[in-house]
Amino acid sequence: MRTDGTISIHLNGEHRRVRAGITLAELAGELGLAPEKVAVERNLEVVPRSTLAAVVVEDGDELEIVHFVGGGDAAARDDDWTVAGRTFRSRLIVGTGKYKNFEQNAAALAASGAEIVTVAVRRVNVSDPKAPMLTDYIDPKKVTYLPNTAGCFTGEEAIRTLRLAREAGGWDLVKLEVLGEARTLYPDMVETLRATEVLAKEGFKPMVYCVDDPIAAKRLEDAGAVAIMPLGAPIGSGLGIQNRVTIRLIVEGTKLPVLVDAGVGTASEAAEAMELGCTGVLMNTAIAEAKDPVLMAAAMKAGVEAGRMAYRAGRMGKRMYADPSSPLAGLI
Ligand SMILES: CC(=O)[C@@H](O)[C@H](O)COP(=O)(O)O
Repeated sequence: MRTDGTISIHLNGEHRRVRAGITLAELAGELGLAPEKVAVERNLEVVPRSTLAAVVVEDGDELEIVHFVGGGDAAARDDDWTVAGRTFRSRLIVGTGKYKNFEQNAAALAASGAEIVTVAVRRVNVSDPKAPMLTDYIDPKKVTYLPNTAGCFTGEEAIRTLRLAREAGGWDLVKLEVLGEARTLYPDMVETLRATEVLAKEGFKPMVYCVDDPIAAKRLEDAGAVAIMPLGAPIGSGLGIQNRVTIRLIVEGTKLPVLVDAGVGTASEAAEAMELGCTGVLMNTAIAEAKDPVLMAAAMKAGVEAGRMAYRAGRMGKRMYADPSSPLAGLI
């Protein structure tokens, strides 16, 4: 042990020497670290964070300091959202279809920062060990799988699909999607409502793909949906939000999380959904069919975050006429 008025520290794996005789909180300050973001081990003993201001480092001490970086600013950290009792930070949900391969899907997911992926139970292999499996690329322990009834055209089909999913993976948080016709892929709301009721009674927590209709949204809430997911435009169209007014009315009329699902084509449209007050956005095609899916995934992440911050910040009022940015009063 060296005793020359200095102490040895390992900071995020790098070795340094700093002066002794100061508290750990002061040391963090000298190193430019926020005390609430450091974990300290002193001579192989973990120092409780609540005592950093009281513990004085002594000549010859060996410190291991881990500084947690990232995680966004405090405002973003306080902005988690919850669905069916589960809390998430990312407000972007991404799909697992249309990618070149699972590697590209996993890379795009990482760039998107999404914590939930939808998985079309009838299309993606999650159970046959002989075929490539999504779970080898996207770890279900780290990312929430949201089984989706994509491709179901009756409520009965959707219910059976989700029962199977629960049997296979124990999932109860699910995405219900009952399509009315192949041409538009519009939801069949009669079937969707019926299936929502049945699933809720069976203990599922259905997040429900639906038309952009505030009354349908209320009916879904009464039927036991845990999230309302109105389309922005037809699935896979990339046309962007076609009806801002009805999306806003849905947001205003329900206590449930509202996530625009389908039709978003680019990052500004994801931001637009968030500026309307939506809780989040679900998308697949815009990322998977971009020339560079990983870059687009990062753009979507930024779009969702920017839109959310703008919504929280509160948009300025619109004026009919110009209003000078520098005061004109008192000009000579
Ligand atoms: C992935 C998913 O769950 C779907 O609801 C849908 O595919 C999303 O629509 P886009 O592909 O238009 O984003």
